[in-house]
Amino acid sequence: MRPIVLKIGTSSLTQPDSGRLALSTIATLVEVICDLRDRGYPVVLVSSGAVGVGCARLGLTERPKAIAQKQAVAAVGQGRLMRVYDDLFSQFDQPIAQVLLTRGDLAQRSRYINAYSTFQELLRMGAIPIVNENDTVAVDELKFGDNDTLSALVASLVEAEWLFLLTDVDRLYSADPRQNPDAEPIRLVEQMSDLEALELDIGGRGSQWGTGGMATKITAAQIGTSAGVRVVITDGSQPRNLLKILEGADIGTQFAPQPQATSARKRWIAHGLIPAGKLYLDSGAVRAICTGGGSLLAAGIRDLEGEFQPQDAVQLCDLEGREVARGLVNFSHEALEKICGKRSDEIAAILGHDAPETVVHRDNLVLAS
Ligand SMILES: Nc1ncnc2c1ncn2[C@@H]1O[C@H](COP(=O)(O)OP(=O)(O)O)[C@@H](O)[C@H]1O
Ligand SMILES: N[C@@H](CCC(=O)OP(=O)(O)O)C(=O)O
Repeated sequence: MRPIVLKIGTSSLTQPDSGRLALSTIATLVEVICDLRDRGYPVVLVSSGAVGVGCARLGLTERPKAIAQKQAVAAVGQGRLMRVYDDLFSQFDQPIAQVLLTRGDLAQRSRYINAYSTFQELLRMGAIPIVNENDTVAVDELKFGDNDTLSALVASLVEAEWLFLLTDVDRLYSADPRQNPDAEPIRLVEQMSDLEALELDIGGRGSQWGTGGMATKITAAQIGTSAGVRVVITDGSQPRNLLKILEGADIGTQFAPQPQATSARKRWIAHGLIPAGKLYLDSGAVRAICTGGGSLLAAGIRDLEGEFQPQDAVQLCDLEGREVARGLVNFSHEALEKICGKRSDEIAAILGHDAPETVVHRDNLVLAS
């Protein structure tokens, strides 16, 4: 069976007023995870809460803003959080494993494959990996920034069947239901592009302790569904609903997986890598790669930004700056500055040596979903 990934946010793990752990919710979640294991599902839990639990432990009443303080608080909270999980899972003789990741761990192909092998091995051993961002050492450039995105990348990495995003609202609405009582519930999203027509208001940062709010859950749904994962946003205070959803109940907001899931390597190019630059393409080049299935040639590039080397990831944008694709570039930014807008047969003479015919080959290019 393909794995199930569950992500639980700080807002569901802690009590809103005191910031203390919501122990009964966590205990029910643990029971549900053990039930899923009994049904044969490998399970990965992505758990937030290090900063929230650390704050409660240290008597802080607000999430710290200074980076060093947040990192220190996360170091206090992460250990406590794991201890609580281990105590509860031990009641079911269920081994768990702590996996702390930074973006850099997935950005390099060899480290990505290494992370893949470790997850496979943990799941084969019957352990439940409990994943969080390695907040204590993550620096800004190498951060996922929020666990919604991290959970979708993990779901893609382990080729999960389901990703459940457990939060403090029962589903996605047309607007933040806390601000707007007339907000309409959204039950099923067949295709991510359907969301544009709904003109959602997904508010700001989320609850006091949460990071990212609904916006990062939509990003997670985008990453997950493009990897063939069914993504569900649902109420974290009702973990038993997960079992009902698996049996077909209409609970939460479900995002249908894309039928043509992209290959593991292309998923890594699209979401694992950290882009080092941007190439701005004219409309002919956008058409060639988006509808013609072609590679990107120097002739279609109008401008570029950033400093990159061959095989780095770059974003391919139209002239309005909208990202249309991502790919591995065959030239450094210095070489590309000399040849952008030029025909392929002029390139060798301009650079003074043989050069690849394409700037981004179609095998190394992934369209934005
Ligand atoms: N359109 C929307 N539909 C549902 N919730 C929304 C919407 N826009 C903003 N929100 C807010 O997002 C919050 C959940 O995000 P967040 O606090 O980051 O949770 P978590 O800690 O679970 O990641 C909800 O409490 C809700 O107020
Ligand atoms: N890594 C951080 C959580 C980051 C995050 O995305 O939080 P949340 O929005 O509560 O899921 C922590 O453990 O506190």
